[in-house]
Amino acid sequence: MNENTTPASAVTGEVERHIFDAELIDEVPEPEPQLTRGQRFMNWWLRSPRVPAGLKSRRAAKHALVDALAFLIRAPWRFIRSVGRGLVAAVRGWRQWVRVHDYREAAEQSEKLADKFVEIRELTLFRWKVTGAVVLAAGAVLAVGCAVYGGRAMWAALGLTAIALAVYGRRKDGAPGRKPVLAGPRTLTWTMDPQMLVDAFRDAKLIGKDESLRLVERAAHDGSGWAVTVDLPATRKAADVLKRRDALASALAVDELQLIVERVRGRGGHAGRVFLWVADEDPYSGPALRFPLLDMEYWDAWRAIPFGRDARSRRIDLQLVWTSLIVGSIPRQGKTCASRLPAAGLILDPFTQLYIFDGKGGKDWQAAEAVAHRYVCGDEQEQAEAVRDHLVELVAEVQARFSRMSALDDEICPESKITPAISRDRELGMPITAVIIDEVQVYLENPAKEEVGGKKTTLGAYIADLLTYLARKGPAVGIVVVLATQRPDSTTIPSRLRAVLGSRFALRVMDWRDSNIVLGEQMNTRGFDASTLLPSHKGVGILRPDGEAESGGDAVAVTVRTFYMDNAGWRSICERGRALREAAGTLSGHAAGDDRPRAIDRAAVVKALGTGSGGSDRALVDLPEPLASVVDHLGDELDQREFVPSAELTEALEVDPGTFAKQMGQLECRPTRHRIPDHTGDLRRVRGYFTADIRAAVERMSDEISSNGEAEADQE
Ligand SMILES: Nc1ncnc2c1ncn2[C@@H]1O[C@H](COP(=O)(O)OP(=O)(O)OP(=O)(O)O)[C@@H](O)[C@H]1O
Repeated sequence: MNENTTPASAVTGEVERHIFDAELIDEVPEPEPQLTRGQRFMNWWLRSPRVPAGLKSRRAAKHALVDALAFLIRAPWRFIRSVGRGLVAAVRGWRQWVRVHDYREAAEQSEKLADKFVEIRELTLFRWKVTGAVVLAAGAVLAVGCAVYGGRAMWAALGLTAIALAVYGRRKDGAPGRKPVLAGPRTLTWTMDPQMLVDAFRDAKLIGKDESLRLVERAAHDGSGWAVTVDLPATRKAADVLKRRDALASALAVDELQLIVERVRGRGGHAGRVFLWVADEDPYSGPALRFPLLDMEYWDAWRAIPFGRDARSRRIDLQLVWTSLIVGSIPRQGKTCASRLPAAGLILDPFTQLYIFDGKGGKDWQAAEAVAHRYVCGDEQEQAEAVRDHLVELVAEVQARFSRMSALDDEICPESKITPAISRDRELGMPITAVIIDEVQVYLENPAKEEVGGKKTTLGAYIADLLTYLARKGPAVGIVVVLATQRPDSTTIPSRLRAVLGSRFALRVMDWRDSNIVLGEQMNTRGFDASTLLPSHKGVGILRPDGEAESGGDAVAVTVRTFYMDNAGWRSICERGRALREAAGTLSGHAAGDDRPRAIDRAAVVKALGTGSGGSDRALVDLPEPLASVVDHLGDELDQREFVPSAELTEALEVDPGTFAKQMGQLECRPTRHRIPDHTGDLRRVRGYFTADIRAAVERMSDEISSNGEAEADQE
């Protein structure tokens, strides 16, 4: 009853104490029929817990017989194992006793070991003597027995000892058995004894000495590993366990790749609940995983593409539309194989257009020539220029798509974003278009001088700007950017480009810095470091799906073993893709033998890069003051002039010269004296700033801001 309402009875002064939920039943139950004595006996026989289950029915008897036979067959082996365990436990017990272990530990804990040393020594000596006496006495008894009864006495003694040891070493139901801590490797004993798990958490410093865990679910074998869910003590956070996964793996004596730690969130979970799963053996070994799309005739590019399996063998799919992907690793770790997986998904959709550029120049991507709208293979200057031209064409295409989309009515285009229907409508001409570049560093590092819109730059930097624009603006109009690189360092992949690549996949890299460059700032401190992957684990990497794509689940990132597709499989997918395009009439560009460049407005492209997003970091990020005003005031002159007098800046910005110099100093931009010509042409020494210093400060701030942005995004 709602507490806020006042019942009528309360008004009249009566008190209703209880309200019962009840159901009105019309039918009166029939009386139970009378049972005969025999039936009552059978009833009792079948229900009594005292009668063994095997005597209750023929089926149960059969089961009991099979169980008994199995027990008999296994009995000798179990007996031997129990004797072994008993022997180990007995030796361990004796050793602890003879070394006065408990007394010694107590003294150690109260830091009085030195005081008690003599006492402990005496006790140890005494216990050794007792041991010696017992051994001698037992030997004497045995000798007498042997003299009187012959060899039988020896066998009887051995048998009795074995039985005693077996009883001592037996494994009781629900009990942990004997802990194998005498010596030898630490093992997964926690699966039998939760106390071991608690100790491991303490050893890994995830809980305090006096704290304990609460088992939400007991350890159970799940798939090819053990799973357990625990609650941490009230003040501890599950997120910290994720961060210190390797410490916990060490405490549990397993390889960190074998240990999966996940938070339990949402319903049934909270910030202190952790799910642990420990694989029985290396989960990333074994035969390569067959790529499911090898058996598909067709695939819808809008669907998440099968990418691989995690340690628990769960399939991990990758959503590509709306996002972009960067794959990074050292050579020969499976980068090309990994990038061909999303490519295959896109190839099997005939309404998808592909721009495929292979900086390596091998035959890895050759088969895709048959379906690609634009295809470039190689690292020569000519090819780098072709990549640039195709990207310029695509940037122009993005602009054209935006303007065409703004003319569409709300019914067709409700959110000024591409929809599956728009992407398949050939009249609208906006298919999902993927730019896939393998060994992208080849093009990004191209040093050839280039003049873009009057500014001097390099071909590599221009390609980076074009890609940044495409990855930033393109997703809304159906552009997907997939980049693979074997040089995931900060100089090769500029931060402005990295910041806009949504999904990241890092196979093995050289060190944690490279791993963070691919996966995002501080990912190593959150337990994701691709430099710790094993060299033998080809195709295994850490996938950090785009936060906005719905494939990430709760975890920020997941270690995935990618599906494997050999060259023959890849070729057959490309052939199928071509056949599908021919049937749908969508074969175009290079694949259709048409490599003519489209007519484009290059000036508009340059303008888009400058104002939109690509041109420079300055346009990308909100710089702090007064740097932002300085950049704004100088505009293009920031690149053209060498030196700017302080007076000019303080006058234009209408700021106090002292404060201005201090604020610029805080941004590591200090004024210097420099000779510049005055209006009469004479050289004059003035205080001011070199534009190179201002540009460097801008670069630094942009890097800082984009990495902070990434870190913040990570925390969300
Ligand atoms: N998912 C996978 N499962 C099993 N083996 C794989 C997997 N992916 C790649 N490999 C193996 O790893 C080898 C290297 O793969 P790949 O050529 O893709 O590496 P790469 O990083 O692109 O090399 P490079 O830097 O030379 O281009 C392949 O020959 C393949 O046998």
